Amino acid sequence: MDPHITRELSKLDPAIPFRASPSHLHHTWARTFYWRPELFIQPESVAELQKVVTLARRCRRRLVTVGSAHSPSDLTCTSAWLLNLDNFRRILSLSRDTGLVTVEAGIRLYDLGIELEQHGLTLPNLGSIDEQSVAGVIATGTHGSSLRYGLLSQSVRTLSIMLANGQVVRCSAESNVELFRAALVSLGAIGIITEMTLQAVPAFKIAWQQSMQSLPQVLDKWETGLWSEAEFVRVWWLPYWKRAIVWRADKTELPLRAPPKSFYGGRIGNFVYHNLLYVANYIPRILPWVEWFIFGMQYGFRPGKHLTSAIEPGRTGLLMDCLYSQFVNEWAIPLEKGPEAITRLSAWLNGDVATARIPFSSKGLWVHSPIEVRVSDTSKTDTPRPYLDPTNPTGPTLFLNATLYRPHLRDPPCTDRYYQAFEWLMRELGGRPHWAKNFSAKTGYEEIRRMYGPDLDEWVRVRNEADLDGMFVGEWHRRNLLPAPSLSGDDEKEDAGRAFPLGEREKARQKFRDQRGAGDGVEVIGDKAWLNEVSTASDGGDGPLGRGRKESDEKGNIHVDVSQFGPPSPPTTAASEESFDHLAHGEASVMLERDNVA
Ligand SMILES: Cc1cc2nc3c(=O)[nH]c(=O)nc-3n(C[C@H](O)[C@H](O)[C@H](O)COP(=O)(O)OP(=O)(O)OC[C@H]3O[C@@H](n4cnc5c(N)ncnc54)[C@H](O)[C@@H]3O)c2cc1C
Ligand SMILES: O=C1O[C@H](CO)C(O)=C1O
Repeated sequence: MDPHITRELSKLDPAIPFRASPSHLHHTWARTFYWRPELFIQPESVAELQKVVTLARRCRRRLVTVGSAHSPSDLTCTSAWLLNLDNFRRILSLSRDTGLVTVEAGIRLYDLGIELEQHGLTLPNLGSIDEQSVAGVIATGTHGSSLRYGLLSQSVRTLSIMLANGQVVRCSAESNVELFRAALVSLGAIGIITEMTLQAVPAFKIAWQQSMQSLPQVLDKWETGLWSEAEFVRVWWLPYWKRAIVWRADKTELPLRAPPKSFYGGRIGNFVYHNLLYVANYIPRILPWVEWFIFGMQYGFRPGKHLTSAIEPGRTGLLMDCLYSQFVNEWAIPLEKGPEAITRLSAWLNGDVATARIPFSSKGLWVHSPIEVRVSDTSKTDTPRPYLDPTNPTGPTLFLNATLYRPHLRDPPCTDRYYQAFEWLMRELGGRPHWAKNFSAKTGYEEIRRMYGPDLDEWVRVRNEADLDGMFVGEWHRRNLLPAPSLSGDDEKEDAGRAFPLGEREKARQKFRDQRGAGDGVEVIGDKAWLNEVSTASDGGDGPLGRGRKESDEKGNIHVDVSQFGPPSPPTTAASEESFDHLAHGEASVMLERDNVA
């Protein structure tokens, strides 16, 4: 371990463990991104978490919290310290009567689901999987598919979040509402969510059924019951075959009935599909045939003929098999734009330029199935709206998810052009990207600002007040959410675009090869700015800002004085307490360690 860390660690209470390992390699579930944090830390208590935050501040390190790394983007990549709460996952209280359950934030959805089930409870809505941590699900605006629900974060009643000064602040619809709205979709940039209270509902079973229909049939029913005839509905669109699988489910009291075996759920089908996708990476024009063959084997070759159904607990029945590593590019648009979106994208993929009206060529481009079509409705909920909620605030939302598999971890050849055209159409139809997914790096702050307007400004303001030095800021946040630093003398701009002495910049990317030398994953390498800062701190040399004088105080905190470079500089750690004071005034906020407020 870096001697500076060891030195600072020795100044903190040795009775509180610091469970950190060096030489750690992390990757997203899809193995799209890899990174090597300086330390991988798995705390087991609030006191341990606080120790990490104190140490990170003193050692000038960025902190990234990662859940199950199911976000397929570079959102959680870091060369600094990676924090994981897999061992901070207890159920703290649970009431059968009210359905309220309070959990530590690292708990995975499947563990929570099993525990709730033992008490006759369940979560009201789920996405395609339940591997994620509850905090991760909330932080990215994860959704399921039902017009009767909004985002999964709709169930959150109270959140506790540890800010950059080590203070835990509780927020809810009743107290610290601005922090609550920012922290609900926080993208890890506000602080470390430590606890949350969720509203569970009585456990239920669902009776689901699915069948293949022609695309025109599906579009005809768009406004006449497709989405409202059942409580949960999702559609898988097969763009070349011009068909769609419609899956629908309602609650039931009938006895459980296991689902039938599926073709690609079995060993042979799974192997065949995976390898056909792999071959298609080299001969992409076979993809329409692959779509026909695989989905015909899975759901039958004639529309409407083959109906599959089952009765399962909601906890497992709402999930699905997500198969292989994949890129996912998912956007939220108003539901009423759905038929236009699908008709134009379908035309583009099938070479009908006039109907598509998309200014990119689709010549020689072939894509994977299915394109996922899902819905939610956040317009009717009475809980505070997250500032960064991508859904339609005034009516139902359609989520279109352009999935591209990465067979044997190899990227398909069409990715850039497909996503360029797809995103262009989504923007034209008033869309906003799902935060966790693989939207283009070109989207960037300016465009996101146009999409979110003052809601983004508010999120940035709350974020900056809670984390003055940018302990939770990385390249992904700068790219998408934070205005570029401005030294124009305009105070507001200066404040919003602060330089973030602890924030991490990306330095390089390189191809990552697994042990067999295969795979197209990318390794992301951060700037390790602290090396520069710590080695020069004592002689007043240049730090991560590339300018200014630094001083260490008696507690080892380093203060960067940039005041000679234009307008008043953002205060560093020493001033933090004042600035988030108003956030910390909630009735239930807890001061856990005075020591770490310098
Ligand atoms: C196969 C698959 C299926 C999926 N299905 C769906 C779906 O149906 N619907 C949908 O909307 N999305 C879906 N997703 C996306 C997924 O739900 C999100 O990416 C989710 O964020 C993953 O949770 P996680 O625990 O892995 O979080 P991570 O990916 O590890 O982290 C996500 C964000 O949460 C932050 N975070 C994590 N823990 C904390 C904490 N304690 N405090 C503060 N910040 C924290 C991280 O810093 C990061 O910003 C799917 C992804 C995959 C790979
Ligand atoms: O990100 C996601 O992956 C699956 C599709 O395979 C899904 O439903 C998401 O959302």
